[in-house]
Amino acid sequence: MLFVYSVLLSGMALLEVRNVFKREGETVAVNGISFVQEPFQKIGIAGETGSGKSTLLKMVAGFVQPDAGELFFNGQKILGPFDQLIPGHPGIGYLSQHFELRNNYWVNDFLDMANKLPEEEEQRIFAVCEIDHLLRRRTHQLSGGEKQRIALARLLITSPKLLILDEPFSNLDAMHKATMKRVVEEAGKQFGTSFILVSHEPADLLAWADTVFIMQAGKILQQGTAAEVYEQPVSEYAAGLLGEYSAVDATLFNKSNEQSKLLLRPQQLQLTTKESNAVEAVVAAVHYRGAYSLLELAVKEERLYLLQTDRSVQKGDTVYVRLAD
Ligand SMILES: Nc1ncnc2c1ncn2[C@@H]1O[C@H](COP(=O)(O)OP(=O)(O)OP(=O)(O)O)[C@@H](O)[C@H]1O
Repeated sequence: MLFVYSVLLSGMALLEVRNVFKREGETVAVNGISFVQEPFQKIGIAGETGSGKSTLLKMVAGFVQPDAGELFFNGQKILGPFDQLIPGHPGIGYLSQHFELRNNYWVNDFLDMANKLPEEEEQRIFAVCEIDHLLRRRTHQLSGGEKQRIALARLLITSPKLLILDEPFSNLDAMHKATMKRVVEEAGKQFGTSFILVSHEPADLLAWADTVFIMQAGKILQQGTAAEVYEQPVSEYAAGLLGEYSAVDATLFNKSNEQSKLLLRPQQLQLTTKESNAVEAVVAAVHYRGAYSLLELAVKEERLYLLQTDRSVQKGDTVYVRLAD
């Protein structure tokens, strides 16, 4: 804990990435990325497949050698696999989307091999990861979600200050996903861990991250708080990664905008009565989403999406829509 305070007092970033590049085959996988992560900051990364997320994270974890640029962890240079015999950094845990547990081990033994902590601390990690009941199983006798929590526990017992989770929730059903999210949340609170997390699921990032990065073609296209990036996307690509949106001609709502297109989230539109500023639309589809429905409205060639909890609106209805207050 003393160490954490001294880092805070010195104002030193936890992680500093300075203009890193990496070519993979014919592709420039990472094309000049810089950012700083402060202690305890939670960074969430979204980006289309092939945008360079995993390559960036592997460089941060010390598993991929950058072609150019430098990375620093607590002010010290992160060594790549060409610089040292055993790749990786002791302060950084990396849970790959393709992690594998060694087959046929007792879970207990598998975890003990990595453990450097007193018994009590180890038990606390098992409790946080909700794996107490799995310790006397073998590693091949586990579901995908259970394996993931054991892989996470194995990382946590090495006491990393930064945990990198590359799509930790993919391939998990809703229940296992909720458990894994709880575990990540608790690990952050109890062990003061900082995180970088990649997800293709907007809700996983928006509810959790302090800062969201949108990656495109090896670069960070946009970064900001979840609300900034969600509500003010810089392009249709950025908008599409974080959820539904309407891209409509600015003139439709009499907006004199420099951009010809307005990018609007479903919450930024609302139904109204026939009034001077309202736009007439026809309900093209009602997409049932459980707690609410997503209305798809047609206005000439444009499509508008908005949320409704009221079930009375039907496909084919004529409605009036305006920008929400
Ligand atoms: N070992 C490799 N050899 C050749 N090309 C690679 C290699 N690793 C990555 N690439 C290429 O580099 C680019 C970035 O890949 P990367 O895995 O970093 O993307 P990503 O954003 O993590 O994608 P995904 O969401 O699918 O995991 C892609 O075009 C990929 O095909």
